Amino acid sequence: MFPEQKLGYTYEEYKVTADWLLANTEHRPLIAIICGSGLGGLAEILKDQKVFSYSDIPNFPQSTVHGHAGRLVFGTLKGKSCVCMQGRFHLYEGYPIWKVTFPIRIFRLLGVETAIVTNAAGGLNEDYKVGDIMLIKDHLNMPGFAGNNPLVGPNDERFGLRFPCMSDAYDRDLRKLAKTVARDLGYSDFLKEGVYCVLGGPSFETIAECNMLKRLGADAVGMSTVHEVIVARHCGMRVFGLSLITNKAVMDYNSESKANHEEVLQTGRERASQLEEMISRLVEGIEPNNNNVC
Ligand SMILES: O=P(O)(O)O[C@@H]1C[C@H](O)[C@@H](CO)O1
Ligand SMILES: Nc1nc2[nH]cnc2c(=O)[nH]1
Repeated sequence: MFPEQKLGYTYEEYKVTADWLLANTEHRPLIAIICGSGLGGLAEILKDQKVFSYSDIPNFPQSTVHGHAGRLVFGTLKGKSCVCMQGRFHLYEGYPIWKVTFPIRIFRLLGVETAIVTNAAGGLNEDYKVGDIMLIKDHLNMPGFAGNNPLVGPNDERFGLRFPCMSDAYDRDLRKLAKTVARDLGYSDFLKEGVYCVLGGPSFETIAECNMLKRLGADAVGMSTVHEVIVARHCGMRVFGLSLITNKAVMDYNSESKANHEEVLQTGRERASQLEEMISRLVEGIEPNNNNVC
């Protein structure tokens, strides 16, 4: 006999974590920001901070990747209450997918309406340059094709529907707002909009894989975000996603380039201030949704 495999957290387990956070901070965030690799500096722009180490929060997984500090930062940005993950969880760290997405349902129980998800990604589209910011308009969920979807397992109707729609995952109005913000800031030259493809990692892609993904319609490739977006949409949050193109995917057998995590972190450092400015202005323009399920 095989031991029964745990397929996820119970509603009560999510509640324990959410109630602990509500008891330990007065912040009541409506917006959650998830920082991608090397983008943890985004959290520093929050004012009146209350910071928790993931290791101090009941049930919270731990960050194991360089560039993901493992801190949950509550605070205000442009007068709006926010919570920011300085460090996310990835499948390649060995976490089951329901642990990777655990914080999203916690945010929902805290009252969060809008999720801003960021990541570092490799550019597949040949028009993309290192340092470009790509607004995510859609995704390709490769682990999902193989059955690894965060909603696998019993569905809890208190969070959402058994079969949630994903054709409108990335909110059109928020993308429009981001384009206006980027234009006002003079960022149009490095602003793109495209399709993000998630793979399991941790190995970077082969040349053949990059060429395949490009033909399938992906503009950028990474190892995160999509699982979080699926869970956020399932529980009715609006989602805005962006990828920082930290490296160009290697598509050519004559190329000497090699993807590496240090380059990813370095590009994050170089674009940090523009990303901070853009996210601040975006948050400023986000209207409350009055907790309506989208
Ligand atoms: O958390 P994100 O998706 O930003 O991190 C990307 C994918 C890998 O974790 C890492 C590779 O450098 O960056
Ligand atoms: N899978 C993948 N993830 C990344 N994260 C940052 N760059 C890359 C990349 O080239 N490929």
